[in-house]
Amino acid sequence: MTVIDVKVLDARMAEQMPAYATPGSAGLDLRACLDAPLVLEPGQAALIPTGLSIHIGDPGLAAMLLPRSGLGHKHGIVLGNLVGLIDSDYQGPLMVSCWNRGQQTYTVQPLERIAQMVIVPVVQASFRRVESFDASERGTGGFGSTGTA
Ligand SMILES: O=c1ccn([C@H]2C[C@H](O)[C@@H](COP(=O)(O)OP(=O)(O)OP(=O)(O)O)O2)c(=O)[nH]1
Ligand SMILES: [Mg+2]
Repeated sequence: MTVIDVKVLDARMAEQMPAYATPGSAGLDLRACLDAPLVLEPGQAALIPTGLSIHIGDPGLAAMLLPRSGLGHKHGIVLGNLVGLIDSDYQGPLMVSCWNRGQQTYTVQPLERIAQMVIVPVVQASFRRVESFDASERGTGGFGSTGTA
């Protein structure tokens, strides 16, 4: 298993280190490191600390922050940036932008699980300038060019 360095920025999180809920889980739930409940009115977003920082260290890896499906579907609580991308060289506090895209007020509780983090492989590319591409089956077709059926 890949090992990633983590710093506990808030002592409460020492008991809440990222962990896979089941052996087959892809995501690690992240918690709201709040001192008091945080009210999110419809349309409102807030940057919520997780009380942790990670240093992935390997440019061949990154972390992506994604909504939890229950919060997103039932309560409209998703991410203000839609998806968070954590660079392998980032060492600052891990933050979650929580956005209430729903119609009802939602209150985030201290230590509530608000998002999930997935560690993903990354390919860094360099770019070689050319004047034409080798032919492909798709060519320049896109944006629905293959139809719907
Ligand atoms: O949901 C997020 C998204 C990003 N980050 C941190 C880690 C990431 O490596 C850094 C920069 O993120 P990004 O590149 O997406 O933001 P930016 O607006 O381009 O900022 P920068 O100019 O610092 O790259 O912010 C978080 O803590 N949470
Ligand atoms: Mg950036």
